[in-house]
Amino acid sequence: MSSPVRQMTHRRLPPLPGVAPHRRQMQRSPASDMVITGVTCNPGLAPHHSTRSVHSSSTMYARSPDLQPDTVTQFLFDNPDFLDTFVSQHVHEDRIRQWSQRKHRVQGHNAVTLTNGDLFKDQRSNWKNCVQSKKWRILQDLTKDNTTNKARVFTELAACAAESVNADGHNLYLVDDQNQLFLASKSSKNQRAPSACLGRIEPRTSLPAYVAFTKESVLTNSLLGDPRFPLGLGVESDRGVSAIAVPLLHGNNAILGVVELYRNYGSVPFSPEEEEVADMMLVWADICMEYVEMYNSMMKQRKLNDFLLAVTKSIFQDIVSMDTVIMKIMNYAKKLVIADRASLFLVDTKSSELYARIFDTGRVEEHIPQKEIRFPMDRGVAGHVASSGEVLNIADAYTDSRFNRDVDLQTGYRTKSILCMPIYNRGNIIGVVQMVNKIDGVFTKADEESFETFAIYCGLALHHAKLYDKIRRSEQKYRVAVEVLSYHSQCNDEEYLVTKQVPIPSDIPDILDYDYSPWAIDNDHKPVYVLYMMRDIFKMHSHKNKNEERFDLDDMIRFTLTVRKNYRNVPYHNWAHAFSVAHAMFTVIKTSQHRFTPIECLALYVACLCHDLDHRGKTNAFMVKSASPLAAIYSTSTMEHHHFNHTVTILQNEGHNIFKHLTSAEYKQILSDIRHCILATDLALFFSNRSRLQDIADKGEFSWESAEHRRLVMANSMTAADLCSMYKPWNLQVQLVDVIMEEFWQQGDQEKVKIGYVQNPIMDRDKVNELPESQVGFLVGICLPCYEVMAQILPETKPMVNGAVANLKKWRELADKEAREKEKENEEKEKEKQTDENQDEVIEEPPVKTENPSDDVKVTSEMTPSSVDYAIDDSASDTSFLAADKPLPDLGSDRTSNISVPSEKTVLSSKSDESR
Ligand SMILES: Nc1nc2c(ncn2[C@@H]2O[C@@H]3COP(=O)(O)O[C@H]3[C@H]2O)c(=O)[nH]1
Repeated sequence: MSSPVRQMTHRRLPPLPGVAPHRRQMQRSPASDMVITGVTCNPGLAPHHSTRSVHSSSTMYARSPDLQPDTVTQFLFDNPDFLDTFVSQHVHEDRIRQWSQRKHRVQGHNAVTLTNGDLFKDQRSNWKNCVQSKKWRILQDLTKDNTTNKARVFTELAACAAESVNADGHNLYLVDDQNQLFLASKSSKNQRAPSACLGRIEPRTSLPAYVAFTKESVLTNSLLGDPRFPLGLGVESDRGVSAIAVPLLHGNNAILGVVELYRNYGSVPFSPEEEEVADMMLVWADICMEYVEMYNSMMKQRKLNDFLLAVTKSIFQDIVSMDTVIMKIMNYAKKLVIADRASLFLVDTKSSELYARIFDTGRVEEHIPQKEIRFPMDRGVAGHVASSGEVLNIADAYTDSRFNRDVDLQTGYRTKSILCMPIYNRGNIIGVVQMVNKIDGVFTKADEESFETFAIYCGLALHHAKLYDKIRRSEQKYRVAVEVLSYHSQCNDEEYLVTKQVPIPSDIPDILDYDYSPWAIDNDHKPVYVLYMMRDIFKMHSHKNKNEERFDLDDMIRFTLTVRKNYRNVPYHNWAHAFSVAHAMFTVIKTSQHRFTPIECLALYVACLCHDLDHRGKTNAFMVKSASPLAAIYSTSTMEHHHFNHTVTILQNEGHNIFKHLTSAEYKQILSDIRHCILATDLALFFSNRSRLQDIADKGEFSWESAEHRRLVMANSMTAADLCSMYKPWNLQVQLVDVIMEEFWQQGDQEKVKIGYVQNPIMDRDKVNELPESQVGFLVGICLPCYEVMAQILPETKPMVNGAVANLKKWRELADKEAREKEKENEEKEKEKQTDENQDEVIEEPPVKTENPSDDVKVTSEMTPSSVDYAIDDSASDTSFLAADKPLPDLGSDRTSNISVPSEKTVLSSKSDESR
């Protein structure tokens, strides 16, 4: 089958009628001297054909003499489908693109005669074409990529700009680090670049240098004659005649480069509108680039943050030792800047040396502590950094005089690039981290920046590791101290054997009397009495069915003896006091049988025995005021918390766990009860407990079925037992008051020395006269309310009320006597004063200056030591029962007594012998 072209040659087609050639401007190309026009000047050609078409058609015509151009033209007009098919089948798409570009250009030339609106429509379509073009998409992809090379993006931008204004060629110049312009890309191979570098940015040289200098875009249509840039285009071009040059500016107005667009001879020169389009496009491109940069730097920062977070987590989550932290730092640092080796030297301030216990040999298995490397702080790059604090980024270590070659000589490793940074902690250089040999090239500014942030984390991590090492050391020291102390604070074998040989009596007469004097028992015998009572209480607890004895005598002996040993040698809060309180509780438990559960009985008794363990003879207020470490641990109920903790410590000693036969639930319960009971001995808590219990009792709502009620009774029982001396017969009471006053006064004496005054007047030995009045207050305000509510719930404890009432009566008598004496004294003083005034009426006495703040405090009945405690504690205290609505117990009419407290000093449980 013959081809359509061949068929076509056999048909003579008449020329198209009425198609006149349309003359347009014409220019001569100096390069080819070929006539090119916007449209054909050949009358034989159809409109819109250029002479280039004529030329090629003529060539075709020359090969086929029968075939006339107008015949072909006519044929094509008549058979447009043929043209379509031919083009799609036989013409390469590059050729089609060239046609299209040429056609655009022809239209662009025509635009000279068009209106502005038409022109912008036209430019817009160029712009649109450009945006839709492949190039623009490449540009988008480039800017999305955060590893974007700026030069590549600008190259694409320049190409886009060139396309949008139909430039014949374009060049991109960028500014280098030395602020010199260099050719980054060019569009035409015909150009000759004199050198890659154009030189300084200055006027009166080349067009791009001028634009870079002025930072203003330029449109010129007489490129060679312009005095502003006599050298013309930056790259020699023998054809460029019309040019637009647009600066590429950073947000801070710094020049980044210049895009140069030009048209050759024979092309229509650029118009101002086209300059505007190119300028506009590149301005937007600048902004876009800036955002891309911002985005990229944000992404970089984010990556760094993620990295640092991973470092922090890894380092801080498992600080095992300084060495592991250093190894982690080194590994992470290498990853961060992609270095081959890393080393971390610590500063030894004492010897002014740098040292490293871990050295990176490049082999993982050797990345462990080795023989320490040490050198003076003024040696090598690391030394320079450690002593100057300067960051060093050295591209070639062997050309740097500060570099110390010794290590390379020893190891055989060749150092090239070094990045070395100081590590600070609280403003002091504590070490130096050194990165050696960047895997790919040299360390960059970006490496320096991220490494600088990393170094801050290193400082923190090292500081923590150091602290951690210190803590671990002091923990070990603490363990040694505890070991030593626990040895000495536990009963020894000898003490144990002595006690074990003493038989536990089967019965102790009168032990359940409320008047019984536990102080009368010799201190050495007290442990056996404890064993007696404990065994009794444990028996209550034995499993009836299994008949299992849960009382372990050996543990019980050791526990009791160790408890005794852990009471201090203080006048009142000593072992004798603990024993008396335990005995008082035993009386309550036994006389009010079966009200408390066996576990509660055991808890109450053991709590009493331990309730003042390691008491220092000082109140909570004193502990807080004197900033004792205990007060720092427990801000409220300071001593009581300590007593409980000490109880648990003793129980945990080997051979001391008297509760070992209890089930775990019982064990948990008893420890919770003991804690509750010991804390309840803080009088600051007593007030609210007691008032709640009183309320329940008064309303007749008390129930042994209620766990809350039981706990309140247990708490109140603890205070009742703790204050047992207050219901003991008068002779015992005064002796015990004597002892407690001695302890108070010792505290007062210390306060006088330490703070210059006594916080609580009752602790001032100079105010002994106020004692009876204060005892009245203590009995009325605390003891009696406590015993009364006890008796309401457990009537068997009524003897406590009776004993306290009897003692109150005696104290009242003494207080009254004291008051009368004071009154008499005042009267005499008044008389003397009157006499003096009569003698010398004019002289006025100056007011007496008080010695300290407490002198101004009026001593009231509620000023007990405990009230001071709870005044400092912020726990709620209810002293309402001190008010007149509560009738005072009937004291009878006999108010006479000759007892004078100080003269009755028969110290029962005093000083050294009593504390044991
Ligand atoms: N005023 C006064 N206070 C006492 C007397 N006996 C005990 N106390 C206080 O009551 C407190 C009860 O708890 P603590 O044993 O800790 O300390 C006790 C003393 O502070 C006393 O006879 N007179």
